[in-house]
Amino acid sequence: MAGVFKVFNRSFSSSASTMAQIKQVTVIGSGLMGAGIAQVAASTGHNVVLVDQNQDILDKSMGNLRKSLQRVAKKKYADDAAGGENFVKDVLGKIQTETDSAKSVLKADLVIEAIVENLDVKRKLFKQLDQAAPQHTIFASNTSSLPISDIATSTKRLDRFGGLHYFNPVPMMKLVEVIRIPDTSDDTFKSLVEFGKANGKVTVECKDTPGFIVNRLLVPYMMESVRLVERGDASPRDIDTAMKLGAGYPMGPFELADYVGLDTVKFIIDGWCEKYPDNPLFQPSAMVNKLVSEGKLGMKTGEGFYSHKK
Ligand SMILES: CCCCCCCC(=O)CC(=O)SCCNC(=O)CCNC(=O)[C@H](O)C(C)(C)COP(=O)(O)OP(=O)(O)OC[C@H]1O[C@@H](n2cnc3c(N)ncnc32)[C@H](O)[C@@H]1OP(=O)(O)O
Ligand SMILES: NC(=O)C1=CN([C@@H]2O[C@H](COP(=O)(O)OP(=O)(O)OC[C@H]3O[C@@H](n4cnc5c(N)ncnc54)[C@H](O)[C@@H]3O)[C@@H](O)[C@H]2O)C=CC1
Repeated sequence: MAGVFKVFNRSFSSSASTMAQIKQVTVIGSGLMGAGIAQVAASTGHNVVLVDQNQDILDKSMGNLRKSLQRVAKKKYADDAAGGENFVKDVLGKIQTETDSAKSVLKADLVIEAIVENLDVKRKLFKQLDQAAPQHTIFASNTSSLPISDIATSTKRLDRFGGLHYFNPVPMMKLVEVIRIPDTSDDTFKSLVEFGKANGKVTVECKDTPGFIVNRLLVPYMMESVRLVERGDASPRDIDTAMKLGAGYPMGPFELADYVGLDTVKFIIDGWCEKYPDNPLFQPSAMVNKLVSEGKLGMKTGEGFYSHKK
């Protein structure tokens, strides 16, 4: 097939490329991240199918997504309430919900997985999706800490597999890390970068290494903050104040841990410790383990390092 076709705002020669335009996106997992990714993808003109385990979860997620969209609309259409309402309506109209993940990918150009941070569960899902999705469909994981290769090998489309790592809250955070594994084709990689840009984000590239760029720095920083508290050197409140006022961070490490979820923090550190037991930066913390065992996961459960009960 010769000629030139348009992919987003750039042209690629079709003789050298099999890149296709990404219009239909399936997002699997409608939690904190999946709902945000669905919101951003739909806000930037993509048709989205949002998937979760049951309709109750999806209904709750769509409620949160609507609230988040209304916050965006309030800013974007500050002097135009009707325009804001139309914007919310239009974006919601681009999102369908689905509980059958195999069915959800039948028309997908791109599948973004944002389910629980557990390798076996992610592999099981992708193996099933690989059989259901069309040949051209690109698969991506939003994992925070798992090797993309370990997830991708559950499929037979290693050349059409990569990492797309968004940040929380997705509508506000401007970065997407794009990760390629050795088998990721150039076309797949370019499509993922272009999709990130089409979402209005800045993209950075990183190899498939633990935590990619941001989490490789953020997680050890978080764990060192906990160790300061465990040694009795400073309180969470003072550490948060110090990092906000002394280092210019928008949130301190304990506020941020409560924001992303202590279960996610624990999943990451336990996984890295198992894989790299000799790295002192990757050691678990008794304090985090205790909070998680008590169900104190941060903002999503109303309590973590801080109480968030209203
Ligand atoms: C612990 C390490 C372990 C890592 C674990 C792995 C996690 C990962 O894999 C990768 C990650 O995501 S790491 C987390 C990255 N995120 C951050 O660092 C967030 C830091 N916080 C911020 O940037 C701002 O506080 C933030 C933008 C959140 C809020 O801004 P402000 O501080 O100015 O506070 P607000 O006054 O509440 O918000 C201002 C306006 O922002 C808009 N907004 C906020 N949240 C929104 C949301 N969810 N949806 C839509 N709009 C939103 C909104 O316009 C708001 O204004 P109002 O609506 O008037 O309140
Ligand atoms: N929380 C954060 O700040 C960030 C998390 N991530 C990563 O994104 C992924 C999702 O994290 P969160 O959104 O925080 O988790 P979450 O716990 O808020 O949401 C996960 C959702 O996936 C659903 N789910 C689980 N198994 C499923 C399956 N087999 N099929 C369909 N849905 C399923 C759950 O019901 C839940 O609604 C994880 O890999 C996490 O490491 C990445 C960036 C930031």
